[in-house]
Amino acid sequence: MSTNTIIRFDQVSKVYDDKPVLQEVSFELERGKFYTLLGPSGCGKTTILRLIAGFIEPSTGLMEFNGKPLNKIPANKRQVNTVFQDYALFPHLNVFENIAFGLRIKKMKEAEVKKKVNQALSFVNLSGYEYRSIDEMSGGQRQRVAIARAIVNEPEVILLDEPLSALDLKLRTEMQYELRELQQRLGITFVFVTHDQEEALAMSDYIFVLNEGVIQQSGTPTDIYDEPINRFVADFIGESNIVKGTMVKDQLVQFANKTFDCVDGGLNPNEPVEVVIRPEDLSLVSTGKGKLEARIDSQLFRGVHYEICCFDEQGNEWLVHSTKKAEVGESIGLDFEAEAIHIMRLGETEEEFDKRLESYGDQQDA
Ligand SMILES: Nc1ncnc2c1ncn2[C@@H]1O[C@H](COP(=O)(O)OP(=O)(O)OP(=O)(O)O)[C@@H](O)[C@H]1O
Repeated sequence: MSTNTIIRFDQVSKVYDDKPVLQEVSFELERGKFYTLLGPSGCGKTTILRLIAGFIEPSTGLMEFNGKPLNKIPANKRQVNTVFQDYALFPHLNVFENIAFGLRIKKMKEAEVKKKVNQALSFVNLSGYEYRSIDEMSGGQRQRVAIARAIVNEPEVILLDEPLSALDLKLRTEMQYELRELQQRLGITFVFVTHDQEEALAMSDYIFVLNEGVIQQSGTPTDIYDEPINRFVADFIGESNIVKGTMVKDQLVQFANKTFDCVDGGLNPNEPVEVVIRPEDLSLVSTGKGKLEARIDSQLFRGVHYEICCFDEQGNEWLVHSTKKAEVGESIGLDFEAEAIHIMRLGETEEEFDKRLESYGDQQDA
């Protein structure tokens, strides 16, 4: 365990009425980082937050906070504060009293309460709003009050459960910047829950992708985007072209009835695989000039690019992001680099994937 580890889960499971909702989840969270739990509805994201906060107990497994078993620390003594999706503000209290609530429970002296609330308000750019009622605050301002209420207690970890989901797209993007910047200024650990992959990629130092109570993959946003380990992650994070193929040998893969150089290895000769190429890694060229021949089926203008759908001669569908317009029905060539081809071994776990990458990398270096 690194000395910087603040929270550790070791094979933590949670079962409700015989239904496993978290299955042997293990991770370590470091101090001062922005972590995101990303996954579809019902995958267990909130369950992880509730376990950390102490609202529920695990069925099996070990949880530690600063190296101490978490179950020995009562919920109200944990150095953790939660920002809920609906903010859970008290409508009958003004902004100041909402933020001061936790401090008053601790029976802090009035002068100290004032100092801390004002500091928290200034952190979230709401100085001057202390005596407003909650009803007079906009969605984005309420969001900031909820964050101020969490930071005023100076927790070591803040848990945020889909805190931006009630905001419209523009405000949501603004708050993404604000939250990320606030986390960096405060230097405390944030554990942020979302089902929005773009939000996760934009904000996090590190992402855990969950599905059906299992961590599918964890890593930095670029790790996960560039090297998805399975179809679920590749589909969930960004748009992907996924086709069936065969790994002929290291750095040589066959798909769409052709053989291509690639950079992956460490698989068995002639092993069936799935091949991922991101739409932005494909380019449209003149027919005969690319690696695959295809015909344009449809296109949509998306503002920054055209999203073009085409089919190769084997009937595989390819989505291409292109700044150039194409003609529906036109024959074109599809081109891509060896580095754009990502190989996914069928049924490979994250642990197996990491081991393979490590031993293949060592072989390459030798
Ligand atoms: N108290 C409970 N009793 C029974 N089942 C529960 C309970 N709480 C959660 N679950 C189930 O556990 C699973 C995981 O729930 P959780 O709230 O962690 O998902 P989530 O990923 O946060 O989803 P969402 O994005 O919809 O909030 C779901 O199938 C949910 O129905």
